[in-house]
Amino acid sequence: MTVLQRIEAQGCDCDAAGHRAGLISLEEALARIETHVSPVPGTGAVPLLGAAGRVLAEPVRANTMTPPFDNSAMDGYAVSTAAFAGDGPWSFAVASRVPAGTAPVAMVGTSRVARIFTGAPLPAGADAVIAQEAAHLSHDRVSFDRCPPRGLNIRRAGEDMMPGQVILAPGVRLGPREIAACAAAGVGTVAVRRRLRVALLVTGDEIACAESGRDDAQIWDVNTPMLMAAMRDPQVEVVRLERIPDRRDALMQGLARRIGRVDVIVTTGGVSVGEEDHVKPALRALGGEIHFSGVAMKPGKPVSFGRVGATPWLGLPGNPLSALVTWQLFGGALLRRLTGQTPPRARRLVVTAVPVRRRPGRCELRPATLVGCDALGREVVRFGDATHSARVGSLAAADGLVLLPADRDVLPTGALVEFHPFSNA
Ligand SMILES: Nc1nc2c(c(=O)[nH]1)N[C@H]1C(S)=C(S)[C@@H](COP(=O)(O)OP(=O)(O)OC[C@H]3O[C@@H](n4cnc5c(N)ncnc54)[C@H](O)[C@@H]3O)O[C@H]1N2
Ligand code: MOO
Repeated sequence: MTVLQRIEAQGCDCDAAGHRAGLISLEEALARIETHVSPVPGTGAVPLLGAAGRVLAEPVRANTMTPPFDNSAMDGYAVSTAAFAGDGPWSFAVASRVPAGTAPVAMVGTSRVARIFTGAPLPAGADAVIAQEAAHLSHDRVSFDRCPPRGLNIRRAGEDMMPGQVILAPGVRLGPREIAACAAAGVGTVAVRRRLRVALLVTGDEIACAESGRDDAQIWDVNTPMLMAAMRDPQVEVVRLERIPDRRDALMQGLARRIGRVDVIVTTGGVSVGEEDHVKPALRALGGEIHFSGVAMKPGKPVSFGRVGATPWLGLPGNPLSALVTWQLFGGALLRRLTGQTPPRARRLVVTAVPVRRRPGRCELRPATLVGCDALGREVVRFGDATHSARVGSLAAADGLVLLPADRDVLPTGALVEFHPFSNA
């Protein structure tokens, strides 16, 4: 018999139907970010060595053929297959030597072959390379038992890329694989989107940092160091980090100072419904607009998005896990949109390790750990039996977030669920 996990173990009551009113779906929230944000103007050329993590602004084309010349794929002997007439074995003079990085000096032909090394240019007349393991060497002669097929162990010029060929499209984020393609194509400089300027405003009278100590009713500030770490990205420059008290005037000043000076303002805390939650009132008082406030998700329900002046604003909830999850989902989508980055490819699906029973209505993003593969080779995840948005103690053991759909109350063992790996895990 299968035992289902208990419903919402020790959870809060913020799922109650009345509290769900006015929430939009995760998909709708992401679509609104897409609609209201455009890529920032401004590009620059950066050397390939400093391009990791940047987003391409223009296509990259191959400068040369890759490989640039026919070359050997093995250490061995460059031969002409036409020289293998009649029955073997066949014996030849080793007439020249071609290490990688040197130009061949002699042709190969009916009576002569060349000693050649992996990556070395093929001498004229050669149309195959026989690996040295298949050769019998005696003084300056070499013999072979088998006639090689034409093209054996040869990497042809241009077989990987041709000059002018588009190898990467604009919007691609440059990782090691993309940079490898640029390097192989002879591209030393790439045109990238400029870095995004981000202001991070952390609200809360109750937060204190470890360096300065805390009063009895204060808690340690988790969001500042956590989000600074999450925003550590070659495409992002946090130009302003500020802790702001829970006062509307202070928030208005903090927001107003950043309008038009940064590409995005991110706040944490103060976006829920209490009278101590001043971020949205401050934004409205500055003439800002709120595109959404409240998403049917857990954690992160109060997450909000809008603009102040023309500057996009993302309001992350104060609970640390909520802030991290909403930064990963909405912050990630916002940064991708602002940099014109192409959306991530296929969703990654994994299967649940145990059955789950939960209250439907909000989708849930639970920290989850990959624990191996099942008999069908599918990745299996394990996660806690409830979402606790203020807890981060065991977060380091998680590999990412598992998305439990809003409309599902029961998921059997082996249910397919979406997995979002932590980007800088
Ligand atoms: N009556 C209701 N109350 C709450 C609701 C609701 O729907 N109705 N939603 C709850 C949910 S869900 C969340 S999430 C929080 C979000 O609230 P805020 O975004 O306004 O955040 P705060 O109230 O400022 O803080 C919430 C929580 O997080 C702690 N916090 C804040 N900043 C930090 C920080 N930098 N480091 C560590 N911890 C932080 C703060 O002390 C609070 O405990 O609202 C619920 N309430
Ligand atoms: O459930 Mo809240 O949404 O604590 O983040």
